[in-house]
Amino acid sequence: MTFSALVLDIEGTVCPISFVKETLFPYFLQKVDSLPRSEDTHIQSLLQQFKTDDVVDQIRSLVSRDVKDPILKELQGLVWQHGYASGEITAPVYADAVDFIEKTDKPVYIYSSGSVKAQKLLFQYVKSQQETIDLRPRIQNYYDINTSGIKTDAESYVRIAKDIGLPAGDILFLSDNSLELKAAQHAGFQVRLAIRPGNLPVDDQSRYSIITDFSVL
Ligand SMILES: CSCCC(=O)C(=O)COP(=O)(O)O
Ligand SMILES: [Mg+2]
Repeated sequence: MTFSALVLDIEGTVCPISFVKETLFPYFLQKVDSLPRSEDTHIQSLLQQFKTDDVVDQIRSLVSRDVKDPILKELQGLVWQHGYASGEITAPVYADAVDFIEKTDKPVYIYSSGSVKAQKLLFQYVKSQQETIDLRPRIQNYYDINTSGIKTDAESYVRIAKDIGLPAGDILFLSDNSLELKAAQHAGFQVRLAIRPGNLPVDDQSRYSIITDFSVL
């Protein structure tokens, strides 16, 4: 398999699902009650976009159902910023993914439902044995559901290939979600299914070439 660029999913592909569900989401939920009192104008303008009086309840409900809502995702990035900056949160990117991102000569792009801000934070504060590692200089660009559309829509991948400036067939997309792979494949991308510890079983996994470790790339 030859490719000229990679697009990587985050949750379940470069870091464990448990990091998102057991660290990031609970951190956000701890702060939700205080958001209506925030003096941050960006937070206030996002809260207004929910168009409800029960904004805290609505946000809690979206988080509990893991709804990939673009306003929620923007808000989460703003809240997680404080957790990363204070050292409460560091991102457990898989060692093989860190190694690959640090060493590859192919351009690496990220496409996640998490906001671009949240993505940049995650790659800025990668857990390591000593301090944290900042992988941002190794990442060419970031795409999210606001910039590019939802991840299960083939059109989103067409937009991303256009932005990257390569034919879709020259780009390899890695994800743990077969619906995302199906959409990317439909747009002409090469795809591989990431199977990582803690990921849920994938029904149609036999349709895809599997990757369990980035060292094979
Ligand atoms: C950018 S880290 C936050 C992860 C997140 O909120 C999320 O919804 C993960 O979705 P993904 O598309 O990376 O599986
Ligand atoms: Mg994923």
